[in-house]
Amino acid sequence: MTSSHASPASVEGSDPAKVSIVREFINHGRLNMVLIGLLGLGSVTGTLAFPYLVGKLIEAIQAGAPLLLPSLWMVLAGLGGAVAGAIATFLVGRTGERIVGRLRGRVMAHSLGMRVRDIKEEGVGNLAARLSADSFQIKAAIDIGPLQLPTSALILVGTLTIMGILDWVLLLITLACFAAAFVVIGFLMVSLRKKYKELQDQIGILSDNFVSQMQAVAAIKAYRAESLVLRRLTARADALADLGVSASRVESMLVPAVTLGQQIALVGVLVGGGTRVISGDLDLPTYIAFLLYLLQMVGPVVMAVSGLTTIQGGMIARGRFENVFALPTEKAFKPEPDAGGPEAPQQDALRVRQEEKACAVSFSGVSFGYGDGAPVLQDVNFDVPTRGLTALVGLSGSGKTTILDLIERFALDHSGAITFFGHPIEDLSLSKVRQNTAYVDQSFTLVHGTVRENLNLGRESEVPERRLAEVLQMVGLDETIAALGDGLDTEIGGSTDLSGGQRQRLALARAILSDAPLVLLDEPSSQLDGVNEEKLRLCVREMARDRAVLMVAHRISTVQHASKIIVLDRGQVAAEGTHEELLHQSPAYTLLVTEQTLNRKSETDEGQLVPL
Ligand SMILES: Nc1ncnc2c1ncn2[C@@H]1O[C@H](COP(=O)(O)OP(=O)(O)OP(=O)(O)O)[C@@H](O)[C@H]1O
Repeated sequence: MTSSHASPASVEGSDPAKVSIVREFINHGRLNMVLIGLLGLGSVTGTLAFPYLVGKLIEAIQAGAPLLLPSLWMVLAGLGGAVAGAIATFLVGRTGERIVGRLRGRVMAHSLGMRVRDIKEEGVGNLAARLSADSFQIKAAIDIGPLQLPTSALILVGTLTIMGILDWVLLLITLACFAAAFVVIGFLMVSLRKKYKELQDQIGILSDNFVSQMQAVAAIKAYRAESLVLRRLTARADALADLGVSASRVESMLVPAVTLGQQIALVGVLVGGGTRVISGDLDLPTYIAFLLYLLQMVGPVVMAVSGLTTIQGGMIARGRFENVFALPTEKAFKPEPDAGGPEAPQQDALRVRQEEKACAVSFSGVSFGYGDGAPVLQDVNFDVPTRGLTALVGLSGSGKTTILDLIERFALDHSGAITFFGHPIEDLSLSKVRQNTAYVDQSFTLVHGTVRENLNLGRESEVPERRLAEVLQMVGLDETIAALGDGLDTEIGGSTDLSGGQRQRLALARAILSDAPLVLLDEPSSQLDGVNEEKLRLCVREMARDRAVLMVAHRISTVQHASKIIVLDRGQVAAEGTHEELLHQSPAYTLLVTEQTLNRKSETDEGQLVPL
């Protein structure tokens, strides 16, 4: 799992998609920026003027002049500066939230568009860390960057300028005393940057490990592996904590380096300034004002230093966002000619035009391997007619799901020719292929949402209630759904969940409701009992009446009536034909049937009913 790999050079339209927080800030509104700038300036002016006004008050006290006006000026400077600072801070915070919100939206959109393979490689938890830890880092940097950092820099420059005007000799003493502190701070910053980078990468990896383990929580509990898993996760969390401690060690030296510089400067200024007051080269009010400026100077320096560390964290988080954006989306591999405008193309525009006499799907000399691995499919040839059930059978690992992945375009880089309703599949947009395909995957995935939302997934208009009821009855789920708290509007996946077989039947109902002319079913009967397997057979027969159904099946019983059965053996088509033909022609098929018959016999001997 890494974010560091770049998109392939060959990928059309790939874009590293840089994230520019400054540009985002400007895009948020120039008036907003000007307002923040003016308010920031107001706050700086108030802060800078305050010690000067203190000097004026002391002068007035010494001269026995009225104190009301200088006191009022002081209150105005203090209050005005504070109010301006507060409003500017709010405006920056608000802008920061919006920028981070947009960035989160962008990373979610990009993640959804990425290839399944890249999502797995990057890690779901690591992607999710962009929405939490990395977003917080960027927000913190935005809070500091446009206001606190320039404000402290301005206050510092202003303070130093005024100190120079007051007495340049004392300013030189001050700068000399601070110089060593700044060199130390520079070294500490470089070391912190490396530590922050490692820390943020490790947070992403820990999140991903945790998410992966929690997804397998039932197996972990069943095998009483909680302590083993916890040990592994805790080891990672401890390593993360060690990294954090190491960063804190460096951070803890930053402020002392500044205050040490200030204390040395204070001694230097006290001695140097005192000598100059005694010699008459410096008057007392100027001396006091200089000392006040020196004391005030440490605030902006500390703010600037801590601001820079936060900005470093934000820049590293920004880099992690950029790493995700640099991963290609499916569109980079297969641009969508249909998706010209900002709106998704209309469903009607995505209807595939079927070439005359064409099959739903045709594989001709297709070979494929995952990444640089050994080929999984080799010279595969078969046709799926536009009507009827075509079954794919074969031993586990023979490449059945990979064939469905190639049709669904989850896997894109095959050799040979795949045609989809007579069109070379590469010539069709991903949307067009998927709009014309209904898919029930091996894990019969349901999305987080209500039963109704799951059944309507991907549709522009909702299926009428009567049709929903009809299909739920077909798959034998009508009573189950009616018994749920809110019926069709019950959220599934949270506190209310369905059994494996029920989920499987709901996924099947979704495929039936879709009017896609091609239906791909990946072992849809794996969790079904005899009664529901029979229902599945009826549903498939119904779908196959006017659509192409390509079904991967382990149980021969579910596909023995198929119009065509394709036998796959180690990535190659070993035979194809009807059940009866294959029983006579294909030793591989006969072996599959014999093994299942033996299994069935041993199960029936134990008193279980297994239909065939
Ligand atoms: N994402 C992947 N990366 C690398 N190799 C993979 C990936 N998915 C599958 N494979 C490999 O490809 C081969 C075919 O896998 P596939 O899932 O297509 O087989 P299958 O016939 O559907 O198996 P099963 O019946 O067990 O589901 C297997 O050797 C598998 O290890």
